[in-house]
Amino acid sequence: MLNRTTTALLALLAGAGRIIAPLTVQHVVDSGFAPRTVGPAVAVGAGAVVVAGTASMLLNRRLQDQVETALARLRRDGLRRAHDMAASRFDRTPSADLVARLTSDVDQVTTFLQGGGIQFVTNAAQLLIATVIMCVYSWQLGLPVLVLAALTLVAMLVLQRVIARRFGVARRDLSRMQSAVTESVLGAPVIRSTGTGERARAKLDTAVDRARDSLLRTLPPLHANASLGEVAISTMTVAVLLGGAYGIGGLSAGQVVAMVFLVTFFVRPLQFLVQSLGEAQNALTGWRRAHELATTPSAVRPDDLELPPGPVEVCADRVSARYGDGPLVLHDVSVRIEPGEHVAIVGPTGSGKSTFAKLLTRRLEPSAGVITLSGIPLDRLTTAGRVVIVPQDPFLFDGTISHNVRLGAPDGDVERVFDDLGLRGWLATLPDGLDTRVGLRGERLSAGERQLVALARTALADPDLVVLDEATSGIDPATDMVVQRALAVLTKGRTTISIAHRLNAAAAADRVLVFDNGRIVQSGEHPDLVNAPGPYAGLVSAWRQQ
Ligand SMILES: Nc1ncnc2c1ncn2[C@@H]1O[C@H](COP(=O)(O)OP(=O)(O)OP(=O)(O)O)[C@@H](O)[C@H]1O
Repeated sequence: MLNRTTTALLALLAGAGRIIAPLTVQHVVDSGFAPRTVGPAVAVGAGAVVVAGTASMLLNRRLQDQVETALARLRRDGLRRAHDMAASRFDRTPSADLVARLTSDVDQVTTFLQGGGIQFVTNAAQLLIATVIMCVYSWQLGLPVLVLAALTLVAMLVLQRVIARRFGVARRDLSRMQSAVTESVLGAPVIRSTGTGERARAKLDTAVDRARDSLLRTLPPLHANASLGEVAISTMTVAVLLGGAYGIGGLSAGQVVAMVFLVTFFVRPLQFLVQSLGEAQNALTGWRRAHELATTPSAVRPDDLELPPGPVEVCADRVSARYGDGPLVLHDVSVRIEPGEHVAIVGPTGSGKSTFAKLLTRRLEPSAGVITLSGIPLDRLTTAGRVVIVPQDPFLFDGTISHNVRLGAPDGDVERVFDDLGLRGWLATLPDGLDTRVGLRGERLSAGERQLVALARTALADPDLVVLDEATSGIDPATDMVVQRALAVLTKGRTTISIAHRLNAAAAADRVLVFDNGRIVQSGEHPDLVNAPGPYAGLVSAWRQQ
C-alpha cells in the first residue's frame, strides 16, 4: 500500500513539475514583465524542473526495479513449472513455445519499459494535471480543447489499429523471412550438393522482399499519427488564442499564454499514451503468456508415492492409447514384466513400440487401462531418478562429458561409473578425457559416443527400471561393441525394457514381446519364438538378411 502511494506521489510530482512552467510564465506576463517577478518566477520554474527531473528519475528507477524483479521471478517460476510439467503435456507443447514464453515474451515487457514505456505513468499524471488546470483557468476555453482532444483521440485510436494490423503482418513476414534464412543457412550443404541454390535463393529473395514491403507499409500510418499530434496542437492553440482574444472565459493575457502552453503539455502525453498503447498491449500479452506458464499447476503432487526399493515389476492391464483425438494406436495391451527381467520389444515400424515406452515414462497417458510399477498405479508415483529412459539420440548439454554425466553429482562418482561400464579405454581416446567439451547438443561427438555418455549418466542415476530405445544407425561396429558391453553392465540386476531393432539385442533378452498393429501378438523366449509360426520368425529372417 505504502509502495503504491509513494509511486503515485512520485508520478504526480514528476507530472506537476513540468506544468509549473506555464504557471510561472503566466505570472511574469501578467506582472508586465516586472523585474521583481521575473527572478522569483525563474527560480520557481528552475526548482520545479529539478523536482520534476528528480521525481521522474526516482520513479523510473523504482518502476524498472520492481518490474525487472518481477520478470526475473516470472522466468524462474516458469522454468520450474516447465520442469515440473507432466511429461505428456511437455511433449505436446512445442518446445519453441515454452522457450518463447521464457525469453522473447518476457523481453517484450523489458523492451516496452526501455523504450519509454515507464513514462506511461508520468505522462498519465501530466495529462490529468493539465486537464484540471485548464478547466480551473477557464472551462469555456478548456471545453473546446477537450472536445478537439476527444476527436484527436478517436482518430489516433483508429490509426493505431491500422498500425497494429500492419505491424502484425510485418512481424509474420519477418518471422517467415527468419525461417527462410535459417533453413537456407542450415540446409546449405544439401542445397549445394543438390545444385538447387538458384531456387533456394529465389525463395529467400521473395521472403526478404515481402518482409521489406510489409515494414514499409507500416510507415504511412505512423507518419500520419505523428502529424495528427501536430495538427491537434496547432488547432487547439488557435482555438485558445481566438477564444482569449475575444474575451471568452475572461482570461488575462498571461493566462491565455499559459493555456497555450498547457495545450502542448496536454496533447504530447495523449499522443505518447496512444502511441505506446500497441507496445503496452504487446508487453501485456508477453507478460500474460509467461505468467500462464509460471502459474501452471505443478504435476508433482505432495501425496505422490515413492517406488519401493529394488528392481521394479511392470504391469500393463488392458492398456489402450491414442495421440490427441486420433485413432487408437495401442489396443488392450496386457503384460507383466518380472522385477529384474530384461524384455525386448520388437515389431514392424509403426506397430506401437515407442508408444508403449512413452506410456511407461508418462510421456503419454493411457486412454484406457492401468499401468502399475511394483503394484502402484503409475499416475500415483513419483518416479524421478528411478525410471530412466535412454533415447536413440540422447540430449546432451553444451559442456564437458563430466558435466553431462554428473548433472550435479560429485566428480569421483563420474570416474567410478566410467570404470564400472568399461569406458576407461574410450575416455582415453578423447583429447581431454572427462573434460572434453561435447558442443551444442553433443554435436562434437558421434551418435555412438553420445549414447555412451547417456549410458554413463543413466548408470550414475542408478535407476531400477531402464527403458531403452536402441540406436538404429550412426554407430560404427567398434563403438557398438563398447555400447553393448556398457549396456550389459548397466542393465544387470535392473528391470530393462528395450525397443530392439536388431537380432542380437532381441536374442540377448530374457523375453521378447512382438508388437503388431498396436497389439502384443507374440511373447516368449527368442529360441522358442524363432521356430514358432508368427511375425517374429519373419522379422528374424529379415534381420539375418541384413
Ligand atoms: N506424436 C504422434 N502423434 C500422432 N501419432 C503418432 C505419434 N507418434 C506415433 N504416432 C502413430 O502411432 C502409431 C505407433 O507409432 P510408434 O512410434 O509407437 O511405432 P513404433 O513401433 O515405435 O515405430 P518405429 O519402429 O518406426 O519407431 C503409428 O501409427 C504412428 O504414426
